[in-house]
Amino acid sequence: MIGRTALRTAAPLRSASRLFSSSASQNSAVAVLGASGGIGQPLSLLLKNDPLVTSLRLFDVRLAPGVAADISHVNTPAITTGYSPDGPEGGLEKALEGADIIVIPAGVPRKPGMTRDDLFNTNASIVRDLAKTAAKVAPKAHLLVISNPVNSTVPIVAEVFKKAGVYDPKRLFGVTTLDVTRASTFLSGIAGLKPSDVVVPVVGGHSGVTIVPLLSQAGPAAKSVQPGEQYEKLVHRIQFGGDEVVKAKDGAGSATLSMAYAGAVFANALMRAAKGESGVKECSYVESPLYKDQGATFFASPITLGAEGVKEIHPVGNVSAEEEKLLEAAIPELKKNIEKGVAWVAENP
Ligand SMILES: NC(=O)C1=CN([C@@H]2O[C@H](COP(=O)(O)OP(=O)(O)OC[C@H]3O[C@@H](n4cnc5c(N)ncnc54)[C@H](O)[C@@H]3O)[C@@H](O)[C@H]2O)C=CC1
Ligand SMILES: O=C([O-])CC(=O)C(=O)O
Repeated sequence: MIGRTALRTAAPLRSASRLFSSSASQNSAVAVLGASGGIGQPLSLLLKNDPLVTSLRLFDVRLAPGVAADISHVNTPAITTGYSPDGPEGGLEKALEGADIIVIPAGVPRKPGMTRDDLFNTNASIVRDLAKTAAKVAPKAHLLVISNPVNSTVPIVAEVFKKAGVYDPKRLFGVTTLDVTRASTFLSGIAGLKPSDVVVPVVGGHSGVTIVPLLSQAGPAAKSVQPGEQYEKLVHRIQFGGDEVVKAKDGAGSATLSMAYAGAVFANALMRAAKGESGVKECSYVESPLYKDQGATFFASPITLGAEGVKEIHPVGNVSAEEEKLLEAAIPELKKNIEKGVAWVAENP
């Protein structure tokens, strides 16, 4: 049975497809860690194109000054600088000084046959080490974790920040925007509607059965899929959309371009909220009270963003019988993933 706190009325999300809406200028310094990778490069380009970004710092263990030199020729205001661990510009600490937002897509991606959890052994220490420096140099920045397994890497960052005495749960986000983006794309295709008119809250976590699309809350498009074979196929496609890309890339990695898009959408939402826009709402994986009583201390749900980050965590709202079953499958898996991250940091501080 699902915890009742999670089932109050959910307020509607807005479409994730409105990139870079902005009505005024604002200084946002954004650092991308893992900026030379498959996600890092297009994400950095999209951020360079965001009028709310005035300073863009690109850090990677390889190639970041080159990527920054390239992107810096785009004629938008963001001043773009590349940093490598021992470069003349200074390393990671320099990249993070004064950062308002830190986005982390550093780490290895999946190959066919792997789960996101199979990335844990490599990515846990990468994320831990980057988080240690962030906690030291930019403890007040909003930290956006893309590196997989997100269900575990976000709790890892939380533990590192707690240990440093600077943890603020309002500022730590697991980026699950790609799940929302996929759900919108796939459902709008079935419903014959514009993707921008189809917004599907996706709650839970970011892997397999922990990804829970709330199709019943998708407005008019919800009527297009009734419980049955088509509904099950759609849910499966949203839950395993990442595998679709891993298979198609055939050993060359996982989603990068759609992830860069999704990451830029989420960063833009945070920046708009930071400069005072009201009603900015996105789904994100954050420390959450919704299923805490069942051990899922982190949970993705719609969140209203404000100047300090998380302003309000919305409950999942009214869910269908099918969605309730999906949540029941998600919570124990999520709990396991969270506990794994927390236990790992305790053993590997
Ligand atoms: N949250 C989500 O929805 C998604 C998450 N991902 C995850 O994002 C991560 C990155 O994926 P890709 O960009 O495709 O991988 P990639 O291998 O193309 O790029 C990763 C980059 O991280 C860099 N890197 C490694 N260690 C580093 C360190 N200590 N400091 C700074 N940079 C470091 C590498 O040099 C490389 O440039 C993977 O873990 C992947 O599973 C991918 C898609 C969606
Ligand atoms: O599938 C992967 O490994 C990358 C990912 O998180 C996604 O595409 O959702």
